[in-house]
Amino acid sequence: KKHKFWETQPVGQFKDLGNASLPEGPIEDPTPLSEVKQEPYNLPSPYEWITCDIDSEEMVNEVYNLLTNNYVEDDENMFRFNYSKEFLRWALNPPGYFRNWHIGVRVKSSKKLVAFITGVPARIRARDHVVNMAEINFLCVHKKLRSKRLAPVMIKEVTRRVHLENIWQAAYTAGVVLPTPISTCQYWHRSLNPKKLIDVGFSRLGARMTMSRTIKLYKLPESTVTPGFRKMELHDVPAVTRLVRNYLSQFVVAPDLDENDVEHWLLPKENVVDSYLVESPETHEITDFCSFYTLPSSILGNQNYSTLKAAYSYYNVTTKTPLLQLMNDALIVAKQKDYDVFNALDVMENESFLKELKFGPGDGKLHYYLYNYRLRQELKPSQLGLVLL
Ligand SMILES: COc1cccc(CC(=N)NC(=O)c2cccnc2OC2CCNCC2)c1
Repeated sequence: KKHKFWETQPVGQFKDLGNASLPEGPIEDPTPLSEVKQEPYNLPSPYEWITCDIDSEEMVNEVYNLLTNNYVEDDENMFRFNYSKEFLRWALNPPGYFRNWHIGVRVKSSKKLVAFITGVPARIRARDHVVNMAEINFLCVHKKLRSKRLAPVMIKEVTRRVHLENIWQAAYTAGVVLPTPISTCQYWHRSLNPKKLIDVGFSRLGARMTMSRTIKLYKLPESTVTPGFRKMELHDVPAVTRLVRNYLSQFVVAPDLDENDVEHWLLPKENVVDSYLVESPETHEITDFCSFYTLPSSILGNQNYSTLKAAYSYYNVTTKTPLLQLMNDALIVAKQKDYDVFNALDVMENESFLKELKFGPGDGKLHYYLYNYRLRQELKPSQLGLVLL
């Protein structure tokens, strides 16, 4: 039976689709904290829960190795996400994080880490309600332990630990359709190193196209074109916060970022997140902002290459520079930094530049979900202002 687990959870159910009488907002009310299950859920006997202290070198190595060998692959099993250790520490330690929301499952006898799931706190606005939520990510079960029904109990356990912090909603994404997406987004790729992408099978040579013609098609200028384009620095946090908050207010669902959040999520961090802004040469006003995060993929089974260096479009804001021009500068910087491909979802205003900047559609969709929060109808990707890692 499909979705046996999800039909027991406070999420939009397929049978409720189109039922406009159901109110928008929380599906279930909070439970009194005293009534939240105090002890962890039971795991099958060979396994035990562990809290993963991602700041410990040994633990981040175990988490890194589990994900590197067992996390999400593309539909053709040619690539697997290869989050770096510094990326994981960044992604899991935002302001106000809870260490016990970084949950591992290990084998009692061997102490081997065999599964992982995480939550981080986030203030997310849905229309005009700012809600304290958990962003759930990195659900991973070792390949050898699939279909042992570990995922449902891991989801229940992270939900229980989130409830204990008096948080009752969550946001997550998945490549699969579950009850019920709040939006379904298409992903797009912009080749930066077409020769390597074709060699590893990520892209195919277009019909009636030669390799040299393809390399020429994707060629970019050596340097950015926007006057005043520069890396973001610590002293820019207040101005970037104003710019991003104002821009995100137009979307139905978006993070409610304050200066602490902006300092953590949007300040450049080597090999993790890159962010640039446009400071008007005349007025020194910060008028535009763009950012991308670094998520390489392991290339499974290619003689010449082992890693695909990929940039993922993060938050981009324009108030003066045309978005097309700003994103082209982002592509130029990514190429300068030797990325092979620049990925983007069709969220926010991304659709306005994807085709013109020579992005091609990916072969899959990314579905967005809210836990215990109903929206009156599914959102178009252009109504979504949330990018998860
Ligand atoms: C190229 O290597 C891949 C390795 C694993 C999976 C995929 C396809 C895929 N599933 N891509 C995405 O989910 C994706 C495509 C464009 C932008 N963001 C994305 O996902 C982000 C956000 C959700 N968590 C993973 C990273 C590609």
